[in-house]
Amino acid sequence: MKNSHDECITTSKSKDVSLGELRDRLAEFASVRGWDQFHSPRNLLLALVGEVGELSEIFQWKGEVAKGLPNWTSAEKEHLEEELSDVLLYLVRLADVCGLDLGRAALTKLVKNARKYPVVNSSPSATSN
Ligand SMILES: Nc1ccn([C@H]2C[C@H](O)[C@@H](COP(=O)(O)OP(=O)(O)OP(=O)(O)O)O2)c(=O)n1
Repeated sequence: MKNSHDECITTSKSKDVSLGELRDRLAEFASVRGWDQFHSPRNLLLALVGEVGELSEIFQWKGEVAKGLPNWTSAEKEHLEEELSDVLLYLVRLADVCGLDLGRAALTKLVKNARKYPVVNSSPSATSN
């Protein structure tokens, strides 16, 4: 039987999911199970690394994979979605228990990246002097 959260997930398919929503739902998920005690920064980091390993296994031995995964079955794509989600969820939770605003931090880092790697004009006219 679906609970109210399942219903919410079903009905909110078309809207973008925010990091804040994931953070709050993860906090509730842990709280109602009495798992806050286990969600220490170090434990969450180790869980995150474990999930990155599971994600890597999907691509292991496959050779290069075409963008859009044209030859993958729907079951393989679903498996990939699940492992990507586990990585994201542990990352969001880790940032939260560290007291950090991950979305804000990521935007700030994007700005820093843009300063570090400025756009260079690579058109032929710009390089022909
Ligand atoms: N102490 C825990 C255990 C699980 N989870 C959540 C976060 C992940 O999204 C997912 C991970 O669950 P599993 O450890 O069961 O890992 P998998 O879903 O990858 O299962 P399996 O390793 O059997 O493939 O559950 C969590 O928040 N805190």
